[in-house]
Amino acid sequence: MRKIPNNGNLRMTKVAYPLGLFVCLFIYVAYIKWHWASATQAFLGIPEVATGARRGQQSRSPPGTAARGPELFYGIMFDAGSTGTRVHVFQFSRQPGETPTLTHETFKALKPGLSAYADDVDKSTPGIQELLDIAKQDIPFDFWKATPLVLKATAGLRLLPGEKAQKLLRKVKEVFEASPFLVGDDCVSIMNGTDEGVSAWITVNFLTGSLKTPGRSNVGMLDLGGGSTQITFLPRFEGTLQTSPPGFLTSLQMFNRTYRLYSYSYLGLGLMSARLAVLGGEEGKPAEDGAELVSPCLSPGFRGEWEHAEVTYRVSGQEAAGNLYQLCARRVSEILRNKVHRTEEVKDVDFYAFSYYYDLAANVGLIDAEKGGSLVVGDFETAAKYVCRTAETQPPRSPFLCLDLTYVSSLLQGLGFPGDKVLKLTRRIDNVETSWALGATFHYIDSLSRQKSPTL
Ligand SMILES: O=c1[nH]cnc2c1ncn2[C@@H]1O[C@H](COP(=O)(O)OP(=O)(O)O)[C@@H](O)[C@H]1O
Ligand SMILES: [Ca+2]
Repeated sequence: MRKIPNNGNLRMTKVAYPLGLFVCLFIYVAYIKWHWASATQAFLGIPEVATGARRGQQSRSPPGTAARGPELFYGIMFDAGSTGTRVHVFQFSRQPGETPTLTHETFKALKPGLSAYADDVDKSTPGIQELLDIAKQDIPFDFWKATPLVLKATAGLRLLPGEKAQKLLRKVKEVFEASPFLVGDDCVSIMNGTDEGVSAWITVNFLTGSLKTPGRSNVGMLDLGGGSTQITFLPRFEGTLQTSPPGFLTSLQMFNRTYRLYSYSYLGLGLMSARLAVLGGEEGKPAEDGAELVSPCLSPGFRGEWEHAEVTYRVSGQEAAGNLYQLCARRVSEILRNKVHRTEEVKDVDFYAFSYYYDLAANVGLIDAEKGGSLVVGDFETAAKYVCRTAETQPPRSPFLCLDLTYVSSLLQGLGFPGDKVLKLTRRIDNVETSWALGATFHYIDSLSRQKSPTL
């Protein structure tokens, strides 16, 4: 059979070559354009998505040289917690005359806490320096000298003898003063417990939008640290204001509004300090002659060591204990007796819980370890009963889990939370750490703007 020449194919080939060439050229040009854009973005350090705002049209002029449009500025807050030190580098944007918007946060944490260096303060320097380097990498050079640098210490330093704490703070201040950032005379301090609770309340209400949108319902916050624990909410009932003891109510001025908050920080009731109290030990003091701390909250027959605030304690479970949960709950209630104030109103307020509330819930699978989630307060008791029950017969993977869960469950009940009360557990909202650090930074900026223009 004779082959018929395929003119159609020939014509197709004639068209396909230039078309292919054109497509290749188009892809090449598009690639170069995209690559250039992302390289510029990486060079300038502008992330795609920012909290509360996109960064597209912001001016990045260094302070003092800003033209029109939003002004960028930074703040560095060190959180010297009892179990670790963390740096938060915040980037803000502000339209002239408006309240600032958080556009980005960089966060890094180190262990142990500053108080671990109480007897050798020079050893605290490398960690602080490492965190300062994070801030230097994150903030453009031109902004360094206008960026305030602040460290606030919480329970770890509050629990140290005064002179030891001051020595540590002086050392950190030396390191800060040698940095290129803006440091004031009070750049390093121990924060009081109420400020800690109020600042965390500002953070969570800012991130959930209720501070910027009046009328949007606000939320309460629960923070369980290693050394202290805080509860803060905005009471709606007159009865709460009338029945709260002195020292539990505080006034906050923020974004042109005044809030009367219920806020309290319980020093010594953070999870690690509570563990020590439940075990029968004393803060900063090794047991005499290395004696063992015997506890009804540990698995019978368990023997081990536990390090807390630079002291190693020998710990063991009681022999032939019986119902571990009941025995442990009795011991925990002795520790908490008359220590916490109960408020009825907490059952009517939405609460966010952070820190060890989150870690513990994630540890026993009550929430997703990455995403967080919600639970009811009674879930802690259910988990405690299950974990303690299992520990009666077999050594648990984590020896303190029965104690910790029993403690958290009793603490929440003591504060007035019923078993069916839903709590939201979160580590980050909109990619920002739910810690007091943002609130404290915001409060600082807000107070500066009030000083500049009292009528704002
Ligand atoms: O910024 C943060 N992001 C996430 N978790 C934090 C942050 N700050 C503290 N935590 C958590 O807090 C707990 C330890 O509390 P911390 O060391 O701050 O004690 P303190 O508040 O009693 O001084 C840990 O569960 C730790 O993961
Ligand atoms: Ca803390």
